[in-house]
Amino acid sequence: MSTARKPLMAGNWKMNLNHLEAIALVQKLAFTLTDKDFDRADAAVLPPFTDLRSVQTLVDGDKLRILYGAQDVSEHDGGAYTGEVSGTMLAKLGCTFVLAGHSERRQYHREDDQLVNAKVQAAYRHGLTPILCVGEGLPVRQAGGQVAYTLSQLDAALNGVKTDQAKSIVVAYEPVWAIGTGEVATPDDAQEVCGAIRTRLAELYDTEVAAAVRILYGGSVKSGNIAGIMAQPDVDGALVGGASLDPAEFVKICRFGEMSG
Ligand SMILES: O=C(CO)COP(=O)(O)O
Repeated sequence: MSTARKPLMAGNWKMNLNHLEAIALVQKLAFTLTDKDFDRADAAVLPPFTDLRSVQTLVDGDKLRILYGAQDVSEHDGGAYTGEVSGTMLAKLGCTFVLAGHSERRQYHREDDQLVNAKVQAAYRHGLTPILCVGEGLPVRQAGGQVAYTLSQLDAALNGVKTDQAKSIVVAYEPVWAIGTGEVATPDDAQEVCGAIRTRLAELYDTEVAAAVRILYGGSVKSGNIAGIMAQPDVDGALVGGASLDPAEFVKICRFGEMSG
């Protein structure tokens, strides 16, 4: 973690919690997280599309400091695309973030690098901040190819993204073998790839962009392992799956595993 970048803890709820459960969870987070917590780190939730309007109403009505976003965005801006949700719609719902290229979408919905790039571009067209997910699977890791593989995903996703846009992107390094498996990467594993991502951003853009971009680690993050991960110089936060569904656990993660805010 660097003091120059504000840490970001983002909870990816995946396909969990209906809109009533979403309200209950956000209320619990809002009740527990203090201004001091929010001053120290941004906290965001990424609920299913069907929850977003409820979350917006709660956040706006109670003037909460919790940020929120969606788990996916269409590469199209509107029209005859059955089942899709556009960036315009997400922007209208007050979303700050949108995930692009989560490994579950790459794996189960056949999203390739070109589509992920189109979704990153769609996010920027509508003023949304992409949280670009990259990371290798187990065979690549076992062959020692994690840096090359992850950087090739990064290069492809940033194709055509301009310097002023790149400055605001969030990159989440999520090794596929660590997602939902309890098999967390070691802090050194996380630093190796997150550091390589930052170096690549300097090569693709400049050192200002590289210094500004927040790079998150994701994969079996819990309150018990977040401190070691956050101690790494190029890790600026976490993208949290399962543990983000438990409000007490997510609050502890937002506090870097420390006992109080
Ligand atoms: O995929 C993830 C977040 O996007 C990580 O999920 P888990 O924290 O459940 O391993």
